[in-house]
Amino acid sequence: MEELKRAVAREALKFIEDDMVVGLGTGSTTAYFIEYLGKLIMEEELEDVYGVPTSYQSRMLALENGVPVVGLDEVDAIDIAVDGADEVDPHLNLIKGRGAALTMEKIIEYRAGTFLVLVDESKLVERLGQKMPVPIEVIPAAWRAIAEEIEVFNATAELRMASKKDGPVVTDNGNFILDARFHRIEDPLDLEIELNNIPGVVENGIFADIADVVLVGTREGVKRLER
Ligand SMILES: O=C[C@H](O)[C@H](O)[C@H](O)COP(=O)(O)O
Repeated sequence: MEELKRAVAREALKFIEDDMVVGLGTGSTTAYFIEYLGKLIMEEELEDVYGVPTSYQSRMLALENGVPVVGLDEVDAIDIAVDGADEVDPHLNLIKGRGAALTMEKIIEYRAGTFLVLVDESKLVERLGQKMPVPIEVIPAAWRAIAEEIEVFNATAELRMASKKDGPVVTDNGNFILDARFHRIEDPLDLEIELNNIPGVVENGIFADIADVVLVGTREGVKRLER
């Protein structure tokens, strides 16, 4: 599995050119991409490339690996964003947020000229929600009320608990995460919009209609899916 992740991360480098502003996603697959990107920058094979991190994780990795970082408020545009995903359906709709970085990821990926997604073949599903819950970032004071409201959607929501801290996971933005399991997600775009209409919801992990290209690491090589 790690080799498949490395292979898609290497393939993603072909999309990066001099003078690009690159959105840097979060997670184990993007970590390889940031490492390889840093290598090309350090070896001067790429010039004037800047990364816009989507999390503390991607910021730290970029700094460690020699990728110059800038904030979203310092750039006029983002040429390309590169990120992993937890599920990809046949229309290239995504579930993201296993790493709790969904809000900043969506802010940056929505604005990128091209949004390139890197996954291994285990992430491909027929229907979103088949394997993974939908993460929902919420204002802490509202978590219980929102968890109850989610039941209207024929779903159950669980507060995500931390493993190296007592109590809940706290996101980079200081919020909580609810993991919502839906009986069946018929229309991802519809659900994405409806969830964000609930007061107290900051953002949710359905990324409908924004991925442009998905690189899939398979045992037979890297496959390219396009919308
Ligand atoms: O918040 C985390 C992100 O959405 C990740 O991009 C996603 O969970 C995929 O991560 P990985 O490449 O580690 O499977």
